Amino acid sequence: MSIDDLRNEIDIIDEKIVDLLNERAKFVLKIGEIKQQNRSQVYVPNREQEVYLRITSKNKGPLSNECLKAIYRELMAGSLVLEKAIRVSYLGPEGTFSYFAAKQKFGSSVEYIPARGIECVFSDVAGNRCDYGIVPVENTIEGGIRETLNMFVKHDVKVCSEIILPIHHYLMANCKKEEIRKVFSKPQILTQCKNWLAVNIPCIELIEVSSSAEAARIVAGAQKSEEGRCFAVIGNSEISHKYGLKILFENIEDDPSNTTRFFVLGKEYSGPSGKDKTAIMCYVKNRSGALVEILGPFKSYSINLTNIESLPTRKKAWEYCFYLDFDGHVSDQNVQKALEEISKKCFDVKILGSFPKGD
Ligand SMILES: C=C(O[C@@H]1C=C(C(=O)O)C=C[C@H]1O)C(=O)O
Repeated sequence: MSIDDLRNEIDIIDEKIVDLLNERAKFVLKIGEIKQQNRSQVYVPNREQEVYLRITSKNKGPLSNECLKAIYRELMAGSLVLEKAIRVSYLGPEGTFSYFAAKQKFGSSVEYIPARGIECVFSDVAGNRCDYGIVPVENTIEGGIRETLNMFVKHDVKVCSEIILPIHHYLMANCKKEEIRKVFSKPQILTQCKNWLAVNIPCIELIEVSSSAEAARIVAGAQKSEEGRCFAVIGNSEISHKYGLKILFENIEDDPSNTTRFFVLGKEYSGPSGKDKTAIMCYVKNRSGALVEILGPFKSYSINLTNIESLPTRKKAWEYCFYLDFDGHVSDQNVQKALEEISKKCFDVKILGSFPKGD
């Protein structure tokens, strides 16, 4: 067969795919109508997880599972907006890792609203200005993002999904490495590249700004001046296209396994997917052994604890609560039993969410 013949075959298949996609979309619209009658959430993370598992288990190749998942990610995001216009708040501006985490989950069909800070993302969701919000919750190098965890004490929102994003940093500038005079980025990024900076461009002034996207905006804006031409920025590679900066060095993070977890905030818990996590906040009684008492049930019911952080309650000085997340769903029997026991040892236990485990 010639290339033209083979392309003809592809054209015929593409027509069938388009018809099938729209046939699928008609069923999505019907589901959307039922959800509207029941006033239920349009985004159903556990169902999406089920779809991913189904399509990858049916996959006979040659396309990879990753490729199929990426196609379906965009397809399901496109389906969501057929059911309802979706607004997603994220820690802005455009080009931050939160932005890419948001796009990884919701694709390119929803409306993205950049928020000025983590608290604004929480209040956008709590105040119904947005349907969902994306916030960073934990980084493999720096641990829990306290600003996010603290907000759960203050705002009434639920965690409905999690996103795992590998983090790679790039050094971008429009001058040579030897000419760099200042490096702009957000404090956490500069910390994550500390050793690389010390070895490769020692004694250069490091300037902390609110986000890597803001750093890129400053550096791009300063390009016309003699001094500004020697400014560099550290951030993700997408910034380089948007702000016309050249990538000088790739993957300069000190730890190549650098990964950040993000939460999708919403108004409802997600149903069980079979591979879930649960996040809770425990307000403990201030007495000796209080922490041991809340950890005991995890051992008794064989529940794998995945994170624990202590946070000030902000109600009384030196009074703390604990953020915990663990494997399992609130509807699992062992989780219910453990939570029952933990509740007896605490003033209050707030279930922040049960959601499909990110991969
Ligand atoms: C169609 C649905 O709504 C959304 C779209 C989905 C899809 O396109 O398969 C899956 C889950 C929901 O986020 C549904 O709930 O089944």
